[in-house]
Amino acid sequence: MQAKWLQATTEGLTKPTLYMETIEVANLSALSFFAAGQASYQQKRFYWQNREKTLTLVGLGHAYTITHQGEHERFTTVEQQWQQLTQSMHKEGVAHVQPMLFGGFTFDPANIIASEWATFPDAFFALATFQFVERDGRSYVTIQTVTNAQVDDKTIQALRDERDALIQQAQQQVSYKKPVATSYFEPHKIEYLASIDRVTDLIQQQQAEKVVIARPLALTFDEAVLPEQTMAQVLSEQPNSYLFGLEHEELFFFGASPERLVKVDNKQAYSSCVAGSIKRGTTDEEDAQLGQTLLQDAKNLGEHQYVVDMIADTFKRHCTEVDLPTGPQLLKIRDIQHLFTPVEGRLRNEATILSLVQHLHPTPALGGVPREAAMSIIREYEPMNRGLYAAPIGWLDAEGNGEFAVAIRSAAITNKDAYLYAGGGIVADSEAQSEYEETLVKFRPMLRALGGKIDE
Ligand SMILES: C=C(O[C@@H]1C=C(C(=O)O)C=C[C@H]1O)C(=O)O
Ligand SMILES: [Mg+2]
Repeated sequence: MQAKWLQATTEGLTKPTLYMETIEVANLSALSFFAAGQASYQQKRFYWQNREKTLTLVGLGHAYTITHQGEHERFTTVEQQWQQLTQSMHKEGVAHVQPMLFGGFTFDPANIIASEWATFPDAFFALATFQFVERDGRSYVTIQTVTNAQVDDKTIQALRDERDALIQQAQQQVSYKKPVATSYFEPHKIEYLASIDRVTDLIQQQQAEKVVIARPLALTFDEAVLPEQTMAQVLSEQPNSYLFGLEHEELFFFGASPERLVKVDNKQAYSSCVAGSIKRGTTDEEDAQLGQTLLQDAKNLGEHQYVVDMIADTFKRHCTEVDLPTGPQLLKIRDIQHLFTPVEGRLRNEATILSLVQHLHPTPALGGVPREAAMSIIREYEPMNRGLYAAPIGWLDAEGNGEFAVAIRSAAITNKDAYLYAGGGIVADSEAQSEYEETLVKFRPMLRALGGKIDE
């Protein structure tokens, strides 16, 4: 083993090599592993679980980070640096486990409003020092380290000891109590309501066709809220969503989103159009009735169609064999139901998951139509900085596979403060009060996780 490693590195000592060592671990809980990193890897952790619950990913520590400031080239920068890093890999142990780069691209680098997102880069991705992957019921822990020279035995042994200590600590059962929010505040509520009227006017004057306007909700706590504490809540409360959590310096951003931006599996690409909303019913009958109302509602079907047209068009440019159903179906999650249309296609040769992220973001489900007009209306009328809210968050591996969700139903926590975010698609026949109520429903998943008051 050691000889092979020497051979691989003698060619070019200045070329960074990614060293990976993977073991399979039985009965290791992803959340416990995440929590075990609290003492030594705080501010350098992430958590991801897909909607189907077939993949869970946890990262502790940073073996490598890729960041970029500014709108232009942030997608290609991540692509190129990742390609470079994974060009030279040395694997020990279970060979099929891939290095997985996790992170996100902020919603709008041109937004300069000072906020809780002040130090967050426009692209931020991390390769974990200790990577946990659970797939098809089997779990693996990988040590990852990037070096320009040969990895010495002492360094590797220290990482192994640390890995074993983390795994051992993760075997202990811990339970988390729900955080208790002590204050609840709707900043800019009046401005939000006025902006919906104003944006609806602008749309009627044909300055845009659809614009998504969002607003924050602020909670405070008497004690600092722990990332593992909130992840424990969403894990038990939101079974049908992507679950994600990402630490960056003082900020912990997390959420439970129903919306896929793009997934690539073996060159097959998948996206989902999710737009148009109605609440859940209190009985099965009422729920089905509300669903039928949504499927026939002209305003919501309009909101939805903009998204379908744009995503289908983007797929047609970057994929072959594009498959699109003729009409939407319902996507039901705990607090809300949406109109939903899945789209799929085969990546063209030059297309990659990151090129799709670049061209899809922001879809009209989060930005609007036409894109640039909608973005400048958002900059003018939305009194906040979205940061990663409504933005792409997810992972990619070294073989071109990966998945990004749209980070909605999300919140950012810094110490004793939390900011929750929610918005909705404004079209020509929108009404401020009902848009306001739609955001209240969309705040619920995060409010519940954070121990805020929910009017059921
Ligand atoms: C903007 C959000 O959600 C988006 C807007 C929707 C709508 O207006 O109907 C529905 C789903 C999402 O695409 C949010 O949850 O904050
Ligand atoms: Mg809506």
